[in-house]
Amino acid sequence: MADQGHQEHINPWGSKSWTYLSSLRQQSPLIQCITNLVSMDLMANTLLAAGASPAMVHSILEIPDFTPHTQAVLVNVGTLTSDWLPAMKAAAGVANRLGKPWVLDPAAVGASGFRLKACLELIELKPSVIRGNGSEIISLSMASIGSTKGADSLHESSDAVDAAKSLAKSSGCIVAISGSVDFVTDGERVVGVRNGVPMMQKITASGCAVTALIAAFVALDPTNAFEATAAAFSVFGLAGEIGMGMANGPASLRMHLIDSLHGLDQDTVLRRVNITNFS
Ligand SMILES: Nc1ncnc2c1ncn2[C@@H]1O[C@H](COP(=O)(O)OP(=O)(O)O)[C@@H](O)[C@H]1O
Ligand SMILES: Cc1ncsc1CCOP(=O)(O)O
Ligand SMILES: [Mg+2]
Repeated sequence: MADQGHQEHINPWGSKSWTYLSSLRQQSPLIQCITNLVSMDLMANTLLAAGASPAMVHSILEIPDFTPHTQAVLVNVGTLTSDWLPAMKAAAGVANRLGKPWVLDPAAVGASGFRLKACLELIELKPSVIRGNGSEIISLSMASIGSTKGADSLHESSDAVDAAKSLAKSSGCIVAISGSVDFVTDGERVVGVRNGVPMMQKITASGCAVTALIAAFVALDPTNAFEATAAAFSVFGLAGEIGMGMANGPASLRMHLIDSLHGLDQDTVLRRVNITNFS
């Protein structure tokens, strides 16, 4: 324990991140995911490996019965159609009414006016956290489409920090940008998370999966979404770093990332979580 106290002194974020991960394993919150068709498998496996319980329930007919049983809701617009949007809004509405957190992933928001309008309407329903890549956060902040490469980013995450701060201030949400450095802001504070490996970009839906992990961490600590989000980025990135040591390419990284997330231990988290203030 003395050693742990020493580690806390060196790296308070390591200790926080371990608290989130170990609580997730103990509490196993139920996370409802209304997500794109590409991401369902990786997202569900990420949540299970980390210790949460995923459920891909997206019919509007099931939301009144099911959403009240969940601890958080994840909404991802990656393959949005007009019939899914009312279900997303209904689930966000139930979550709000019952005081549960919900998290928005504006995947490929710059792809069309339909998707942008949908995301802006969803933000009106007050997600706790919005997590996108650099291009997605810039599109949302400027409420503009066109500068897009679909689900991938045209921007470095650092290019989007000012946009993220502005979006956080205007929406009241925590805004999170993924990339080579992940950033988290409440509009005033900004932290940078330097865990992860570049090949994670070559696994489709790795961004979607980390947003679901954010929802799971926020479920444990809804009043502290800023810290929960930074910790989730770090834990996911750390699983990628460890997985990369065994991987030969994106497909085996996908497998080893999930295995590494499942096996992450306290000592590794305390030593390797890399979160710092950013100004
Ligand atoms: N260059 C990089 N170095 C380290 N980690 C990265 C890098 N690019 C992306 N990641 C990580 O990969 C995951 C997905 O991020 P990203 O590719 O930005 O999302 P999206 O798929 O939504 O575009 C995040 O956990 C992020 O931290
Ligand atoms: C390829 C693709 N097309 C629509 S959603 C999607 C998945 C994108 O996932 P991520 O943004 O997490 O890589
Ligand atoms: Mg991606």
